[in-house]
Amino acid sequence: MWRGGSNTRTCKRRFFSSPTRSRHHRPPYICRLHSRGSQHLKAMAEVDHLAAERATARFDVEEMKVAWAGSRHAVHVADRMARLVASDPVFRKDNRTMLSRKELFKDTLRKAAHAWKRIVELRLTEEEADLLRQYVDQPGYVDLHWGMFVPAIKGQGTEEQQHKWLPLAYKFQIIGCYAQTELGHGSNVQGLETTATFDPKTDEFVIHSPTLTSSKWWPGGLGKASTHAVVYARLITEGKDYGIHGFIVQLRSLEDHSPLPGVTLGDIGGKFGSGAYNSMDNGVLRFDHVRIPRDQMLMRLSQVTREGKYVHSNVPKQLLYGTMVYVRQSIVADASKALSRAVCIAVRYSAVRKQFGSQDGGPETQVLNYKTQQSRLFPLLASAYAFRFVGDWLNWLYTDVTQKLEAKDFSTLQEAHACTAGLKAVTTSVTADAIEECRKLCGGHGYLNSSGLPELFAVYVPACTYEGDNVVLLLQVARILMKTVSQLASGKQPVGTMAYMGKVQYLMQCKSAVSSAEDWLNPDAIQEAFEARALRMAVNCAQNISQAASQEEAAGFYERSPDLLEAAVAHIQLIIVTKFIEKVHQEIPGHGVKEQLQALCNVYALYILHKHLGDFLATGCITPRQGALANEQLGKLYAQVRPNAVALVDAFNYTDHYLGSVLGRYDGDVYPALYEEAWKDPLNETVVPEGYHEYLRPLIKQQQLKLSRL
Ligand SMILES: CCCCCCCC/C=C\CCCCCCCCCCC/C=C/C(=O)SCCNC(=O)CCNC(=O)[C@H](O)C(C)(C)COP(=O)(O)OP(=O)(O)OC[C@H]1O[C@@H](n2cnc3c(N)ncnc32)[C@H](O)[C@@H]1OP(=O)(O)O
Ligand SMILES: Cc1cc2nc3c(=O)[nH]c(=O)nc-3n(C[C@H](O)[C@H](O)[C@H](O)COP(=O)(O)OP(=O)(O)OC[C@H]3O[C@@H](n4cnc5c(N)ncnc54)[C@H](O)[C@@H]3O)c2cc1C
Repeated sequence: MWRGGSNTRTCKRRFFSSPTRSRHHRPPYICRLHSRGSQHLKAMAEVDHLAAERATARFDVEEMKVAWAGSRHAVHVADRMARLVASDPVFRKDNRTMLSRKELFKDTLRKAAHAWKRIVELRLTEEEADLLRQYVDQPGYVDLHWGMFVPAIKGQGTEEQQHKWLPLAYKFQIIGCYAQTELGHGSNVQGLETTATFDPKTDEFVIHSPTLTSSKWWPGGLGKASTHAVVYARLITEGKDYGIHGFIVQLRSLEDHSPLPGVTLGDIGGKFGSGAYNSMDNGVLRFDHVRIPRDQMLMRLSQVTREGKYVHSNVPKQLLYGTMVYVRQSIVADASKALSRAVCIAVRYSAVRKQFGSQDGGPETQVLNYKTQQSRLFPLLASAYAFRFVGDWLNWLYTDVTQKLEAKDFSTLQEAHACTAGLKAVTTSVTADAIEECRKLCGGHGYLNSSGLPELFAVYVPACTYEGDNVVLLLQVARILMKTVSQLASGKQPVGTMAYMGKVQYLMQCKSAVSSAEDWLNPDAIQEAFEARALRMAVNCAQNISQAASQEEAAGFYERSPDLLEAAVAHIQLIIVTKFIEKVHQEIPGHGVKEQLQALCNVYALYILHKHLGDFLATGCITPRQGALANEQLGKLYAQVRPNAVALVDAFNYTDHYLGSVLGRYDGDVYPALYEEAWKDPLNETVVPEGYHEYLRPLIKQQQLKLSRL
């Protein structure tokens, strides 16, 4: 029922069926020096400026690539798709931040069309096609078409509706988007105002936007590209409002793309940053009594009969939110990608960049050797791995829940909602902050577009808002935590990721046995501290809510919501730590790979402990001395990570094209690249700038004249 999206890691479905493949190799970097700017520099042969760093790695990088990607097959496919994109001039993206909005949008249409052509020509599987889409790395209507429109029809459409609409969507005979959010309401889905009123006389729904605030606002792909949308509207039949339901609505002519009668459409305007999410046509949509056949209501969960009777199948109404749950789980996997890209750039550049510390004319110190740089950067490196593994687990959970729902088993729905909502919120918030931190870690050059970091930040930050504002989602997790705590007294045993709460008697009074820094390397010590902290924070909130005398529970929840947010974060961090520990307990092949992952797992956990020490101390499960020991151990772990840092980011296996950063280049040859890149700026097209004769010359001349009169 939630068959929203497919698990692309395992799906082998081919769009077309012959396995013709071409091999593409990383093109050797040839330093193309700009004729005007770099006459004094000579073209240089390929040099690996990071070779010394790579030589210090104490593990097998090729095997770490497998651990990161999930399987040898995944490394191979990703590698092939990344190179395919990198070697195709249509997928060039180094000029993106210099394009006007119109040029950028047209470039996005061109890339999407070319990607589709290549997918058809090369008969790529769904897995390969999705990777290709990712490596093209430009938000566009295809993301919403495949990521939300198709999943909404799969999850909420009947067999008959799927049979009718999916083949059209699969072949791009129609292009769809997901039109839920309105000008007046996004977070509060139940507050949407668009109406779908059944007219039994004509067997049609009349879709209407009764107010300005009911205008659909934000849907990606809606502004200019989509021909159809899944529109969420209040279903009204026999004079009664049955709340929000999904409807397939055609918006534009399939002949000339003009809006259909009664439909007003457009783009909502420029967004944060240059390039970035401006490639997407987020749109506005208003309906003036637009009629659609009754069978375009998505009727898997509930139906309206020919006579206008509303019939709800015996399933939870939250299944209507299934598409959002699907996308939230995919956003967690995307967080590890965005974070690892930023970290890869910052680690490589920090190994190349040198400042201070030269003695007797010797080389200066690599900034990566500064302990402060390590303490800012290595937790982010560890977080990238942590998010990758928790993302894999979440993908498994989603698949498992989907199978259960198919069998009408709804017992894990709440768990899926809590995990997808909470992990989406925590991983995107951390990643957005981390990209900005990586920019600062790269000093001044990090602020240049050519570093890739400003655009990565601008394109990534809306992830904290779309698919559910992070605060709104964490409050959903908090509500489930409070419900679980309240059920403990009745002896109901919590399950899944809440199971630890069943150990309430022990966790409420346990004291950590850690007595040396090394003791913090024991996963049981970490697990216990994280469980005790999460449980005690949740129980404290529950007690405070119930003690808010005379108040209703909802009012108590509202009063305590800042604390509830922190309790929800603690619970989600526990899940991330637990899944990392479980990963490291598995058999992991390859020389030194397991040891590196163990170190990163400890860095992640002890960094969180150090950063949120107040929480751990306040709940009394650890002492200030134990907190200090954790910090001491963290310092030792950073020293352990240091010689492996560059190899650990190499294991992400990103091409220079995908990274899109002169600072993060594989060969570390950043200075000629920075120099060369500067000369490509349109401002450098002329030696004397446009405007000189209008504004600069008269100003200078005027001043000269004044001076000569003195
Ligand atoms: C070139 C060719 C390429 C070819 C490629 C081919 C292959 C491609 C394959 C795949 C491609 C994949 C691409 C993916 C790309 C994705 C890109 C994404 C871009 C993102 C764009 C953004 C889109 C959007 O933002 S869409 C709009 C999102 N909006 C929201 O998220 C709104 C948030 N609000 C809500 O969700 C709800 O309003 C709410 C949950 C906050 C409150 O809901 P309400 O009904 O009011 O419920 P409430 O009273 O709070 O709770 C009642 C009970 O319901 C439970 N509950 C709530 N939600 C859920 C749920 N989702 N599931 C289960 N249960 C839920 C809640 O716990 C309550 O339970 P209780 O027991 O009654 O207490
Ligand atoms: C780039 C981008 C792409 C998008 N794509 C789509 C799309 O394809 N389709 C689609 O339908 N929508 C899309 N959206 C819309 C998106 O889903 C909403 O913006 C999002 O759900 C947040 O809702 P909102 O804008 O109403 O925020 P609001 O809810 O108005 O949030 C404003 C502030 O209020 C706070 N707040 C709100 N409610 C509460 C509460 N109960 N308790 C405490 N604090 C609260 C929030 O934390 C936030 O700080 C997109 C948005 C963006 C930015």
